[in-house]
Amino acid sequence: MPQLAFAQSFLESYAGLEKKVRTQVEKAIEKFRQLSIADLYADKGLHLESVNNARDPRLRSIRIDNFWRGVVLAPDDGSDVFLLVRVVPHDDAYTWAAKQVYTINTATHAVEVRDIQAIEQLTPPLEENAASAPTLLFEKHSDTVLRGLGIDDQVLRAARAITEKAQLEAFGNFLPEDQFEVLQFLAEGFSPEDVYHDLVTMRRPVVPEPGSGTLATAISNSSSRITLVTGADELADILDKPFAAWRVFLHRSQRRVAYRASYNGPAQVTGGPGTGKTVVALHRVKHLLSRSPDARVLLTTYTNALAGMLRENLALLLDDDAQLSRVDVTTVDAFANRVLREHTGRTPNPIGDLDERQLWRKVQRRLGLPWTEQFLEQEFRHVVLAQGIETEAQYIATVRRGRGTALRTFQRKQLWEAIEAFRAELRDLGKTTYLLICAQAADLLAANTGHPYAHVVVDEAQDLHPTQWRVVRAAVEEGPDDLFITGDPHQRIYDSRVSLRTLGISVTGRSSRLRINYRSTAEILTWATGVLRDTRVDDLGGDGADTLVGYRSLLSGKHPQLQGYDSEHAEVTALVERVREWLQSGVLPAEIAVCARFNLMLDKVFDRLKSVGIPAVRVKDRPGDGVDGVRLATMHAMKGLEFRCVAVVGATAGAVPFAKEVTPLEVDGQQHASDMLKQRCLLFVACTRARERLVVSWSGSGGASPFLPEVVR
Ligand SMILES: Nc1ncnc2c1ncn2[C@@H]1O[C@H](COP(=O)(O)OP(=O)(O)OP(=O)(O)O)[C@@H](O)[C@H]1O
Repeated sequence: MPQLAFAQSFLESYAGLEKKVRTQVEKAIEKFRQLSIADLYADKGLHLESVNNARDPRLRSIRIDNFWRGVVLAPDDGSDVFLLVRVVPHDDAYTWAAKQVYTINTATHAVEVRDIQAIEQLTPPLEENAASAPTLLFEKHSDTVLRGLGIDDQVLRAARAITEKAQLEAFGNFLPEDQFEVLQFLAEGFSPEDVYHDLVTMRRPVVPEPGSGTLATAISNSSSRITLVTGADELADILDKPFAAWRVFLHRSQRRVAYRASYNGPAQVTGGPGTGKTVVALHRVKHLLSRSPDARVLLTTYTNALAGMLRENLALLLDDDAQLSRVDVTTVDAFANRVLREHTGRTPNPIGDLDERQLWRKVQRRLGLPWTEQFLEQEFRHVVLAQGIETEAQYIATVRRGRGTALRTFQRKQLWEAIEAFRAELRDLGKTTYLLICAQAADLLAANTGHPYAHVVVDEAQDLHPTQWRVVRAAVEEGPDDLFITGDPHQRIYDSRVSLRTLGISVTGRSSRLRINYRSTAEILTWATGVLRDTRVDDLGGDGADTLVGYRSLLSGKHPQLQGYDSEHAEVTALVERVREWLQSGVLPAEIAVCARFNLMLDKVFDRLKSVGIPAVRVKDRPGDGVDGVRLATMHAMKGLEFRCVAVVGATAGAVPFAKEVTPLEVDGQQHASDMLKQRCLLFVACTRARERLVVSWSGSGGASPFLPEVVR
């Protein structure tokens, strides 16, 4: 019986197909798996035929339906593993197959593919240009060294004509995968020994298998790009969740940043929602663990829910318990809390945001201050804590970055009095705040020699406060691979403004951006990106602007649906109908999320769903994967999650932006602008959680949120 292996390129094309085409693909695969090799070639339905003009005679097409074809690499060496490489419209299948050649890498022994036509066409003009170039990119490496790293004759000739990194990048998509990666590492200045260790030794099977050299063995050596499916369950699982393929596969741009041998200091990866930043962070942890046998790693993020998800996913990615035991996955706050407990023997007792606001009110009233409690709290958070200010003199002298109201010296003295009063109140209550715990933990870590971790990986970095960054900075010694940071400034939904550089975290020259969204359809993505139109978003480091230019999805589907209703009752009735339709079309309850700005609205949705027998659970109760029920979440709780179908309800002008959370323009212009942006980002985060279907609704006379694109007002 023939075996079938799936290339990453197949899963990428399959994930973007419509349901009915996917069903046809599944049928074709099923048939393939049941036939003997002789029957396979004879079968009229599958129509396994060679491709006219193919440069690689092993490339065949199979019929999926009248329009779609699968492209298969068929063995011609007596082995029995067929490789399904993609599913494309029939014309594209033939044009594509006519240019591609599959080969086996001489160093990694893995299967690679190249666009031979492009390489042949591009090499001569490159050579012409190289003849007069002052330097060549790979001139310091001999042919022997390059060959030893798996570079073959054709790629060697092309490599010898490349003069700079940008040329290599432009050429990269045509080159065989492993060879391109070797060249990228060399171009970045890694030594051939490092490259051999990280790219060849790590991947190559230790003992060559009997019969090595066959396509079947090469396929089994290509686990970063090809998956070999043995059982029907495994197949169903992969076809059901092609997205879960990230556990095995990474896109080139992701692999390059996650498995780069080493960074000479803090590194940063940004990208819009769904570009795989979390996936990259997890793979980076895997890489760091495999590079050093006893290093401890901290994988950290903003909320407990996100830390929980990271923990679960890391366990799926690492199949080695010993490695897993060297990683702590926790929020920065929880880590800071632990540091305090370990160093002082006392367990800190923090108060929540509401209690903190009340305490500020008390101080404001007692001292008869002319500022609101909100202003006092923000001053403490954005100036005093953010800058680590400890004395009145420092506060009087400081530049209050990000604050839009000027304060004279006598006012600063008044404010300092309020800050001391606030601290005294906390002391009397035997309480503290989360940020004060972080400030103390950072001081303790900085004062002690020895650092708890060799590497720290931070996910969802955009929301960390400068005080939390101080903890992160102090947890690891400055040096190569100290910090690996992933985040998206467009998803900043908490009020944190940071200049990483001033906190001793410089990512200059070690920053990359991911551009392909693997989660949402292009229709959802384009529409959701409109929520942030005409805004300027500070980059992660806080010293420039970030952009979503080039951000795109490879998937396509239905346009988001936008609908206003006369009453909330009518809106919720329509929502229940919509959820019912999704369920009837085969979507599972746990694959659907209903999201609102406030819990009050979610309570109403919960009751109505329950009354018609549709199970529902609240995300804040952290239901596990196995728990049935439509997920209900506030916009804040949607961060980091994803669902096949998302309904955003109550998107009214009064809820987004929510006036109570926006500082009035006349009180502080800068804070007003920053609060408004935060409200936009919140809506953006909620809408970008949807993979296939997104509906956004509102009701009442106030109308739709002004941030919603394409709504006729
Ligand atoms: N190389 C890949 N191949 C297939 N699927 C992928 C790949 N990389 C990521 N994905 C999938 O894309 C989705 C988004 O990934 P992930 O959550 O890591 O993105 P993110 O950038 O962290 O998103 P966000 O910022 O919105 O939280 C997940 O379902 C993930 O499994």
